[in-house]
Amino acid sequence: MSMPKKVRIVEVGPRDGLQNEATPISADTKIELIHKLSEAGHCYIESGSFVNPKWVPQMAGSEAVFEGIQKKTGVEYAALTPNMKGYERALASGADEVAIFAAASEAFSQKNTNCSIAESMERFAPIIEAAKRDGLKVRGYVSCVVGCPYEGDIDPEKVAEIAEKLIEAGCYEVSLGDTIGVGTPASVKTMLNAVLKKIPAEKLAVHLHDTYGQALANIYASLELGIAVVDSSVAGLGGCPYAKGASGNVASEDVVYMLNGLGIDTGVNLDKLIQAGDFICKAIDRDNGSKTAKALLAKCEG
Ligand SMILES: CC(C)(COP(=O)([O-])OP(=O)([O-])OC[C@H]1O[C@@H](n2cnc3c(N)ncnc32)[C@H](O)[C@@H]1OP(=O)([O-])[O-])[C@@H](O)C(=O)NCCC(=O)NCCSC(=O)C[C@@](C)(O)CC(=O)[O-]
Repeated sequence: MSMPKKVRIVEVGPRDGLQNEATPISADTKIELIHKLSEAGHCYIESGSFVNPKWVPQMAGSEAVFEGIQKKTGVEYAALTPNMKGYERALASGADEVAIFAAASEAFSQKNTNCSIAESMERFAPIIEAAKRDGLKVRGYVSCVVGCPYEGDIDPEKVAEIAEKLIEAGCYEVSLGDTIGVGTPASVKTMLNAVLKKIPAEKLAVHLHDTYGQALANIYASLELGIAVVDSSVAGLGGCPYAKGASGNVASEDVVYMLNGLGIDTGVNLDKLIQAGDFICKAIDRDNGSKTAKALLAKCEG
């Protein structure tokens, strides 16, 4: 399998990156971040989530965020929707596409969505049906594809089974989430090889948290298996509220720097992306989690 020549980056910073921040962030700040990300060339921005606001208070204002976005042609502004209530909110707010999220671990499914894996699939069916009717695409997530904070190691066959169910249900793509970042190139490849027996690489994405510093190596391993969609978060923002200690997603700047070096096209301008990351880190008083951004910002200042 040859490395892809092009990679689509799914920017999850405004959603996955910010959902765990304890201090409320204004809709205006989130909107400005989204505008800067689109100016940097991102063509897919997960801009918020329509979940129970008691569970994730930081995402409570997602209506205001979607309503304030000045949409750029060619950019998909997506929202996470756990159930029909979330879907209706996303539709009313003008989201271009929705994402449903399942887990490969029963314990994580309960903690994250208050239901079993099978029940979560039942909840997704009407969302997919409604989205088809409304002309919205549906992306699927599987969390805990390598390890779970409650159950430990996860069987790759289980991941393949859940991912296949999401594709059969109507998702156009499934993003495989190493929620707690425990994977290494070996375990990620083992997991991907199990999934690839059931789903072609064109329908898969990787969503890798950098908790153990393995994310870039794991992305490289995924590229070697033909995966050409990578989720990442500007400035490495993030963590999952139901996965204690999970650090952010891999930083978008680090991914773009690596892909530029490999001669793989992303359509993203690294300098503008770094400015977007610097903006949000200053706005929420947070350390920048991208090594590339830190190095290049220091070079500019020096
Ligand atoms: C799934 C539920 C909703 C079940 O939550 P529940 O409490 O079991 O829901 P319920 O159906 O029993 O309803 C309880 C109340 O919540 C309301 N409610 C119910 N749904 C909604 C909604 N959509 N929007 C607004 N309100 C809602 C509902 O109307 C009701 O209100 P009340 O009658 O008490 O006034 C909840 O567990 C939930 O919101 N979970 C989401 C948690 C979350 O957002 N986690 C982070 C995202 S996943 C992630 O980060 C991983 C990922 C994707 O990035 C990949 C990776 O890294 O692995």
